[in-house]
Amino acid sequence: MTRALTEKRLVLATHNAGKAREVAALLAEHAIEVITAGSLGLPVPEETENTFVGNATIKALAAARASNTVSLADDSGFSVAALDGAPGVYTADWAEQPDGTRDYAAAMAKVERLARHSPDRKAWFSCALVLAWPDGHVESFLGESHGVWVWPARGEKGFGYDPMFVPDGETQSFAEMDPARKHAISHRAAAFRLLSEACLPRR
Ligand SMILES: O=P(O)(O)OP(=O)(O)OP(=O)(O)OC[C@H]1O[C@@H](n2cnc3c(O)ncnc32)[C@H](O)[C@@H]1O
Ligand SMILES: [Mg+2]
Repeated sequence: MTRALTEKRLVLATHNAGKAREVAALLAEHAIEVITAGSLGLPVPEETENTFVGNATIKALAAARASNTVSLADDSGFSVAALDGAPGVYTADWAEQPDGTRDYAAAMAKVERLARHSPDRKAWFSCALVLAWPDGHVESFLGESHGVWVWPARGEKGFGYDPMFVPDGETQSFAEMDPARKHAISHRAAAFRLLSEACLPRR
């Protein structure tokens, strides 16, 4: 049976500041407070699964067990049709530099270099949100946002691969639009809507 979320605070099991900002804003609409994984010094678990839900489950369960508090993890990524869905679950890995830092400009340039020869510009973002309780119970949700990849990348807002993605029905990239607009139509918002319908009390 689906388990309702009755707690008013939860641990957000992410080390990505851009995601944390967006998920915290979604939770704030339901008056749920966020404790960050960073502030608890939680370790970064290895993401060994090959699905978004699988990796979000690893992260959420690790945080819930370590903190003894309900935890929410987000595993997400960018997929390009001409690349058979790559980088997909390896989206963060494509940005990883030898020194451990991330270079998203280089990662976006790699996507463009590999995909430019195909007339198919379709692309999408996916977001798995997984809630985990300290007793091991989990609830998972998957949201997607479909559109096209564009080049050159454009816009300064958002994070990650936002500058090279224009959602269907929009003219601006995720990085050009007002954060509130991205917030209304994103893969993360779609997953959160499912979570809130299943686990949060009606407002
Ligand atoms: O695992 P955590 O600590 O949560 O943080 P992470 O950055 O490693 O997150 P993922 O493993 O889920 O990798 C997701 C990748 O997809 C990118 N990404 C996810 N959502 C995005 C969004 O809304 N806009 C742009 N890029 C996004 C993000 O920058 C990462 O490179
Ligand atoms: Mg990660």
